Amino acid sequence: MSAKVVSLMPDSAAIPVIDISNATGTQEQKTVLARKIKTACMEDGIFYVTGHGIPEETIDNVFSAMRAYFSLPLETKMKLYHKRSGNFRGYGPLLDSNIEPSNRGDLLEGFGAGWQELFPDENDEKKENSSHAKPGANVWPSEPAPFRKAYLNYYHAAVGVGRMLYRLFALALDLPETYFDDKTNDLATNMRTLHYPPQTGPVNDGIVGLGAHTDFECFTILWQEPGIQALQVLNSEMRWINATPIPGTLVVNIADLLARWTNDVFKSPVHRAINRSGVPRYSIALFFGADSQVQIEPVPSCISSEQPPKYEIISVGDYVQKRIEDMYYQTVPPP
Ligand SMILES: O=C(O)CCC(=O)C(=O)O
Ligand SMILES: [Fe+2]
Repeated sequence: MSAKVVSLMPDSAAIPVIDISNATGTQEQKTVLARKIKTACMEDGIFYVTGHGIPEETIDNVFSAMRAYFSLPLETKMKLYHKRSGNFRGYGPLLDSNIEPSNRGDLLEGFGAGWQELFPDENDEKKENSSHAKPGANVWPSEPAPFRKAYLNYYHAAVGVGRMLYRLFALALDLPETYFDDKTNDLATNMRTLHYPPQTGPVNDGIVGLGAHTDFECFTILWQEPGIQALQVLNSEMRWINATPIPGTLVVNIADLLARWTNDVFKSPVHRAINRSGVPRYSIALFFGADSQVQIEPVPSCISSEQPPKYEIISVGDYVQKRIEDMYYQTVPPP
């Protein structure tokens, strides 16, 4: 892929910023919004959202909790090593993955968790185990004390944004607004808080923050620390563009399963993260999927005689399982 890349554009002007505060407004407002989203999804598959409604305090709290968590000693964090829990929940250390096979490793550490009720009740165990990817409950560090609460508060708020986006995607695809509702009871699969230490090594040493990849579920909501450039996206002209953080926004990128569901009308952009800012950089990625039994066949507005279906029908569960296995076995084995 890198052979085709022609240059790096200096700014993120090419990535649209979409205000979604009308997502629950009048039919006309929603139609206008859905049109903007459709254009963004068909072009590079990535956009910023403002007006998402997540309180600043919720973001500040998870940001300080994750900074405190990642500054703990490695051996403390490794007690919750995610490959021991077998479901991507828990801690992943630096260079634990290598998402771009031609590289030598990803210089990031992360902490992952799946859906969980904010206020546990007797049904909690069932709900915690409902994620389709790999069963299993979340694990939580005992310090810093507010970590779990801050993490889940943000998680729940971002899931609310994800539900709104699903409705807008439906409208953008000329489907009834609620089309995805009964297919996405289990929509939020995994959230990862991420820490990228500053990279000071030679530029071409095969180590980047997170190598070039596409996300494999339906879409991702990414919060990135303001003021620190790291995320880059390969646009439709095969140019790497900086997705510079814009305060108050979230980044939304389409992922492979929604691209497949739309017969590639929506694009799933290749992206990577490299932190050469000289200071640590933090981000939070929340991956949205669909219920495992849902069959992915192209939505009617995305097929025609000129645009026949490109992919065979597959269930969400089978697709995700395969992608996880491919990714999992590429990575470094547990110690
Ligand atoms: O940290 C970032 O900016 C990107 C994270 C990402 O792409 C991912 O976790 O899939
Ligand atoms: Fe990604």
